[in-house]
Amino acid sequence: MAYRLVLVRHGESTWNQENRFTGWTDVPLAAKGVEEAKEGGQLLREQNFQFDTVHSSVLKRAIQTMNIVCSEIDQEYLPVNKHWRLNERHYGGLQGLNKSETAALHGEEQVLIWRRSYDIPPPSLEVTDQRHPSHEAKYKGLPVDILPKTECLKDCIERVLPYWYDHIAPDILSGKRVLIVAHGNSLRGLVKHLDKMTEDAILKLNIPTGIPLVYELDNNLQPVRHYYLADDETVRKRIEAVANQGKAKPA
Ligand SMILES: O=C(O)[C@H](O)COP(=O)(O)O
Repeated sequence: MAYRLVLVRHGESTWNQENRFTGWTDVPLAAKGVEEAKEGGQLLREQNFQFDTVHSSVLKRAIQTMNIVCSEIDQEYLPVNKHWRLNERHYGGLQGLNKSETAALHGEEQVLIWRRSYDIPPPSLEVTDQRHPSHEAKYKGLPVDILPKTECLKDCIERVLPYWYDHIAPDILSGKRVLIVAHGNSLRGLVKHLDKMTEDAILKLNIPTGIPLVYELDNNLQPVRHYYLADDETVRKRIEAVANQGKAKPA
């Protein structure tokens, strides 16, 4: 192994708890999400993980998770890079809707297509819609046509990868030990890229909240192996909770 990279999905947010499509909506962590972030940090601390730099999205659920993790590992001094390209997939016109109610209305199959298909995006927003990112100060200065009105996973990967190639990969190759704190779908995109997963295989992949995912990489940044820093049962339960969000009646 030449390099080690750690990925953390933010802990549960208030809208995860309300089971709403969130996307780029900037909601905070729920109390449970704060606990998950602390546990994630403790798992890293127990195994003495050290980092040189951290990358996160510009959404507060990832930033709050990053701050908690850095505090738990006593590395609050780390340089932090926040970028919109690591944001969650934009959920378009679904943002704000309840996932179970949407499944009851349109069918679980349709919701699964919107949530997990590779190249079918949810309904698009108009630029005039207040949910369009151009209305938010944090995206000021970006051309309106680069900001998403909706995204399928393919679109999300296409905007994450320039950040991977321009910032994260050079950091790793220069010997920096990198931590990335981001979102279910921006991380699924990175994992698909790293593991060269097929479009079919990525459909079935759900990333659990708050559990560090460790990648060991060779000199060419090809994965040698990856593993979660938690026991299989904990990982399985958290993955199941994510998968169940799209059921008409969640378990
Ligand atoms: O944006 C959201 O609603 C979640 O963070 C990710 O949702 P998903 O698991 O339904 O894609």
